[in-house]
Amino acid sequence: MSIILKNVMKTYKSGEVETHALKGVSLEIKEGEFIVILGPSGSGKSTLLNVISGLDTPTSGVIMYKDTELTKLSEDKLTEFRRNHLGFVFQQYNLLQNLTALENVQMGSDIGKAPLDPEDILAKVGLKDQMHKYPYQLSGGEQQRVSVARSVAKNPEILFCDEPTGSLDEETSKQVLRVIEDLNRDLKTTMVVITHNPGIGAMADRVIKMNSGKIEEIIENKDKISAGQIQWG
Ligand SMILES: Nc1ncnc2c1ncn2[C@@H]1O[C@H](COP(=O)(O)OP(=O)(O)OP(=O)(O)O)[C@@H](O)[C@H]1O
Repeated sequence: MSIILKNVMKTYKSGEVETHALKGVSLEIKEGEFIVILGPSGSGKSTLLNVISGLDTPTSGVIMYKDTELTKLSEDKLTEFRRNHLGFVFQQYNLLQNLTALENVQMGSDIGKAPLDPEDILAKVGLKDQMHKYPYQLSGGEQQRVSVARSVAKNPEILFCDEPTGSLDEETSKQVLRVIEDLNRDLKTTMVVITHNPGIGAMADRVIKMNSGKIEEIIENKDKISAGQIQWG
């Protein structure tokens, strides 16, 4: 499912203070694309991800998913749209601590219309032998891979990842990124990944560089590299 943004603006108001977090963003994301959003702290990356994915509403502008105008949906319809089509991964893994890895992933597949098999997807993220462990028995990188597996289990068309490796070291980050890369290639899931690590940009089909609430530059990678080849930092 392609996504089109037309002149999207977001202004936060807190008391007398207005923050123009997005100042007119226009962008098209193609089906199956791997997009990385890069930019310094405060440049509007999370705001952009939140409005694209319907977690928040823009102040003005239009967001279209194929034939659906997201910006016209009611709160209930928006929730339903997110549930049926979109997946999310955040810096915090947000796993349920009293459920095993497998049970956490089953929670994801339970809400999907055409879900993937939880055991298959755990095997795909390299955790087949650890699926009966509880989150506290897993490393940070393993927990994040469970979290990715949970989000992917419902078979979303688009997976939004906000700093998915923000809490991880280089090696475990690359394991998580490899999973995202494999899923993009094998399942054709569209990936939108926020990071402040420029090295990760080399994995993407296109890098959207944000600065001060605007797209500063879009870089197309003719030869994208795999997660293992990233120059970290
Ligand atoms: N709920 C909010 N209320 C008021 N201002 C906000 C809110 N959320 C974000 N902002 C402001 O909007 C601007 C963009 O924030 P945003 O979180 O999108 O940036 P970011 O690029 O994701 O930053 P970081 O890399 O630090 O997470 C910042 O100036 C921030 O202070």
